[in-house]
Amino acid sequence: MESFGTRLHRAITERGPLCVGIDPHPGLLAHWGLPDDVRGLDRFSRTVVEALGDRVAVVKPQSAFFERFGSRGVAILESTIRQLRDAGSLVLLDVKRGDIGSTVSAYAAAYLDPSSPVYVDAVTASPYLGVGSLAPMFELAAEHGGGVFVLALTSNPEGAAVQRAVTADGRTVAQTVIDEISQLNRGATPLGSFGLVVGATIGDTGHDLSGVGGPLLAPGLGAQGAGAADLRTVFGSSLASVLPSYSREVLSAGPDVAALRAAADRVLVDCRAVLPAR
Ligand SMILES: O=C(O)c1cc(=O)[nH]c(=O)n1[C@@H]1O[C@H](COP(=O)(O)O)[C@@H](O)[C@H]1O
Repeated sequence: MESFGTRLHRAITERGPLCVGIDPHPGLLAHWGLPDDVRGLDRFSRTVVEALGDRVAVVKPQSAFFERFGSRGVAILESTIRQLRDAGSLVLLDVKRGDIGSTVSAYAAAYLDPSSPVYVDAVTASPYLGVGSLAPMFELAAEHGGGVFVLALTSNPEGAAVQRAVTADGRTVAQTVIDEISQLNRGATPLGSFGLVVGATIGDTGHDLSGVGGPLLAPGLGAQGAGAADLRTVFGSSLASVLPSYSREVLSAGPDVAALRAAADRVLVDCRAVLPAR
């Protein structure tokens, strides 16, 4: 069975280095002329799949925007995941899960076991109960060809106080996360299955990402103020591993399918101008 890293590497080679989020904010539903209800949610998600599912390497549904409609919203998330898989994009579910290990096992079963209705290619995870507590996710991902993207240096200004705090051995909290994920990817070619989330908004923080060996998801582009050129400052010599991620910047071009495609094409061109050819 192919690893997530191998599948992601191929998707990026074939479709380009781009992740687009499905974040159906109430404001975006209104902007698209849709009601703020499950019908609007369904139409919004179907339109994004139609526009981008067959051309973008990774699509990242943000679970919160589906969960806010309860079980009917989750049913639409399940259906969106199936549609994306049929269209050929990899699905990264943004759920930022994290808990004690025995509970993380259940989260792993929910998202990374192929028999689950919300099975996806990869999930986002939070390491603040200790990177080791996420081990059941790493294990199930490795078993079934899945991936896990762990938060390291997030795009929001509040993250720095926790993530850049210095630990007893002199490394920042974020650097310890980076180093532990790097270990998991050791020897994986062409790309490891365990990624990190590093916001494009954070500037040059001096963290060493050179040994990660896995993908570096870069949110914060567009609506949060960062541009493709900022990737150079944030990632330096690790640019080749970056997967830029946009949500509102692309989604606000909808509901017209051609306009959504044009917006995705535009940000991909911007990113390709900065990232090394892959
Ligand atoms: O894990 C993420 O994707 C993520 C991490 C992070 O540090 N910052 C961040 O904005 N995100 C997510 O990325 C998306 C950003 O959306 P836009 O600001 O509209 O592009 C949201 O779904 C966020 O939850």
